[in-house]
Amino acid sequence: MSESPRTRVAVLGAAGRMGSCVCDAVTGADDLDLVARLDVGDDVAALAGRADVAVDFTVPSATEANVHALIDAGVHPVVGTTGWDESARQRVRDHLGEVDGLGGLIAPNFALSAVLAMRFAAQAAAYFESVEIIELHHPAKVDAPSGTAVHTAQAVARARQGMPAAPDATETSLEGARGALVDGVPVHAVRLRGLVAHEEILLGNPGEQLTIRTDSFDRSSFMPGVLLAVRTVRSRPGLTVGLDGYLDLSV
Ligand SMILES: NC(=O)C1=CN([C@@H]2O[C@H](COP(=O)(O)OP(=O)(O)OC[C@H]3O[C@@H](n4cnc5c(N)ncnc54)[C@H](OP(=O)(O)O)[C@@H]3O)[C@@H](O)[C@H]2O)C=CC1
Ligand SMILES: O=C(O)C1=N[C@H](C(=O)O)C[C@H](O)C1
Repeated sequence: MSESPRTRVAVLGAAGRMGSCVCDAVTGADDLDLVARLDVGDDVAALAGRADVAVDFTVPSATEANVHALIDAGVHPVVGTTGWDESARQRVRDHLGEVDGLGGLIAPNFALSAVLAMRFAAQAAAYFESVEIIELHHPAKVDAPSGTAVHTAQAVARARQGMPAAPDATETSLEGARGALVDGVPVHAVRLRGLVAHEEILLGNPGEQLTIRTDSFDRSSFMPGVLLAVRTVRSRPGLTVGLDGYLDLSV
């Protein structure tokens, strides 16, 4: 069966902060049709034959089951929900591999500034003795550290393989004072009324510091990336992790 030139889009978590913005963004796009708004208790299997792509902004405890149900329904998943680890991603990779031509994206952050910040941090990480990450979010966020901070720390750690550990003379500290270690990289999480989504990567050398900072002041910052993913996922079979997989960031 040939694919429709228009893309039929379902949104999971449609009543949430992100899901409602995605519904508006899809409704406002000329080439996309919003065909379903799903929330807790709605049947993902019913999307079979009705939706081409489904965008999941739900909760970490629900997202993996949603994605497997979408794959079973032949719907391409675009996932912004956080909480994924490598074994969960591998299960999705394996499942997608069983369905010819089906693609999926799991992206911890759809804001271009955040995607670039993660890339720049990975590029810079091997050139500095010290690296620490501070993520700052609205207080309604249920997970810490943020998915973006975990993804950033993992990329930084990969880039620093074989390097000496960052200097740190701490002998005694209150639990949590030095943050959480993600692959050896300290990550500090702030929850503050008034914030949306922010991250700083601090890189230090003797006598100098590089600070890479991304600020999402509004959830509109995520929408161009979400729409790009919705328009791209059907042409990229298998699992892609990170929106940078759909961008050409080479210079
Ligand atoms: N990748 C990115 O760029 C971004 C990712 N995020 C991530 O997206 C996720 C959602 O964030 P946010 O919108 O702020 O959270 P919200 O809590 O505002 O929204 C989540 C929504 O999902 C619903 N929900 C819960 N379980 C299910 C389920 N099984 N099926 C369908 N819907 C369900 C919730 O319903 P109810 O309230 O009734 O439980 C709620 O409406 C988080 O993991 C967050 O970290 C956020 C911003 C950007
Ligand atoms: O919950 C949020 O708001 C956000 N979640 C994502 C994360 O955990 O990284 C993306 C962004 O930071 C906003």
